[in-house]
Amino acid sequence: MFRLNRQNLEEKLLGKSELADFPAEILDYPERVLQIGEGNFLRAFFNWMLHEMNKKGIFKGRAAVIQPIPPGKVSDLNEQDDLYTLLLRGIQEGEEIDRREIITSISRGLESHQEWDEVLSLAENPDIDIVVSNTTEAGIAYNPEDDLNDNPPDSYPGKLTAYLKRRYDYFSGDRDKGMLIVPVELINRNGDELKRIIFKLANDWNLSADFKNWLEEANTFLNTLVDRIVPGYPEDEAKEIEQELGYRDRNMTAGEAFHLWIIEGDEKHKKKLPFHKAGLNVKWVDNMDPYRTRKVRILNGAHTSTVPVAYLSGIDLVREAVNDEVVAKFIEKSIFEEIIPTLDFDNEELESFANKILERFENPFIDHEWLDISLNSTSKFKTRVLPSLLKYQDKFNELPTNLVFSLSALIKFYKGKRIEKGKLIATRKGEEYAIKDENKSLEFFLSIWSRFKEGKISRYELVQETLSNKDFWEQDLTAIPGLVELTESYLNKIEENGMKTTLKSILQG
Ligand SMILES: NC(=O)c1ccc[n+]([C@@H]2O[C@H](COP(=O)([O-])OP(=O)(O)OC[C@H]3O[C@@H](n4cnc5c(N)ncnc54)[C@H](O)[C@@H]3O)[C@@H](O)[C@H]2O)c1
Ligand SMILES: O=P(O)(O)OC[C@@H](O)[C@@H](O)[C@H](O)[C@H](O)CO
Repeated sequence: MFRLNRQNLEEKLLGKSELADFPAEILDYPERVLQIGEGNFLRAFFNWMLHEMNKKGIFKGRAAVIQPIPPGKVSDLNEQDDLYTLLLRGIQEGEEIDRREIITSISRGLESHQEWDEVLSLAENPDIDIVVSNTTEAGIAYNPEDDLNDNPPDSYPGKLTAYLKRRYDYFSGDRDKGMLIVPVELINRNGDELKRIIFKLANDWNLSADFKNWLEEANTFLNTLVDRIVPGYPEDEAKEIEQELGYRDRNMTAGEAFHLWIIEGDEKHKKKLPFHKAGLNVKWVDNMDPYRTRKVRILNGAHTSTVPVAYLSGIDLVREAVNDEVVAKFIEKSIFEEIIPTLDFDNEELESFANKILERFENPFIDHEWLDISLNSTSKFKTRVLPSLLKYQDKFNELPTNLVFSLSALIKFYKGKRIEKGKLIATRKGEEYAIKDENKSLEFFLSIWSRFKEGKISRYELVQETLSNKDFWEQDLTAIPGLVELTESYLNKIEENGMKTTLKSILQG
């Protein structure tokens, strides 16, 4: 079986297969986008959108993709001339969708640590005037150690500041040579935050007032929100899929058919990125905040609050959880009775939005692993679940039992016994699983559970220490009336009777 690459595509697939039903010229469109991040999500979302536009002769441009940190996927991508197969699967309006296509919108991949000069030289290309990034929530962060002359600066904002400085120098501060900067990282008002850090670095690095004016006047940072579930490489089915495709593809990526991109921008920006002309579900809005709150609290909130509950109930996949009577009830009660009542939105709209999310969770074609979603669960709990818990308590003067149960389950999920290769190792029914989170979170849980096992602290103190950890929650949660007691009582039951049995009894009230 041959490997997917440009030669094989042109000789064996182009125009002969539904996988490559597009004109040859799109393989040579010029570079128009600097893309920071080579991850699964961007390849299943933005690169697919570029490909869709190019097929229709709309955008006529490709993305040069930069891998921000090692290790990464750029070398695998380059081995296939940056071609890969995208599998989009799901049920939409009752119809089964199972689309497979070779995506052609990446021109090349560059590894920023080995090819920094080459990355910077892209700033001299007048055709490249758009930046799109996804560096995870950890990527848009200020690093005071960064320096303009680092090879490369460590952080993503550091890299982009150096890039913009090169562009400013090369075009002598020409106000027409600014960039449209479109981050998709799932942090609140991602564009504003990226811009704030870039200005901070420009100050740290003593860059000129004229450069800062150019940054402000010639460049635009947009705030955006993305939505598509992308589990990535379909590990368990890869062999079978390759047989069906007829070629090998190490970079194939699976995602759901549903997609939505909310961008805070105006007509000028919409014209520059005319997704709508290709029929893509991109909404240009004046204010993205309500859309973000709704998505993060309901979809991501349901994911994050269910991770420890479902996983420790012996369930590995999202769709298995929504098909399990008990866990499904937990998800529904959390969403409809505890999250939605805290949101200031039209109730009917919220319920219809939530029902669609439950349908997406049920997607029979997507293997979305709870363990993958569990990555960085402590910070995700703070941003995605805790606001609903606190708002509920504030509004109704009582605690939301399902969300509190999920907090107890989270503490149980982190009951690890050792840290190995940066992961906390815990056990589920005698089998080990690895918890991935920031080191400080892993160390914290290892320490409290070790002290508990040694009899140095009680379970009550363990919960108290967790809830008062301001590093996790940015506040002392022991101040919430009754929270320590309820969390501890659920944790006791989980430890005594197991997750599923406890969940059943809690749901029965
Ligand atoms: N996969 C999904 O379903 C999905 C859906 C919507 C949003 N997202 C968001 O996209 C992010 C990435 O998901 P993915 O599936 O593409 O993951 P991935 O592991 O395939 O890619 C992660 C990318 O982020 C970069 N990165 C990681 N840490 C970084 C850091 N500290 N600084 C700079 N770059 C860094 C990596 O180099 C890589 O390019 C997630 O964190 C999530 O917030 C994912
Ligand atoms: O990707 P993460 O790790 O930020 O969060 C896990 C999931 O909640 C997330 O990927 C959702 O599936 C996604 O946000 C849907 O758009």
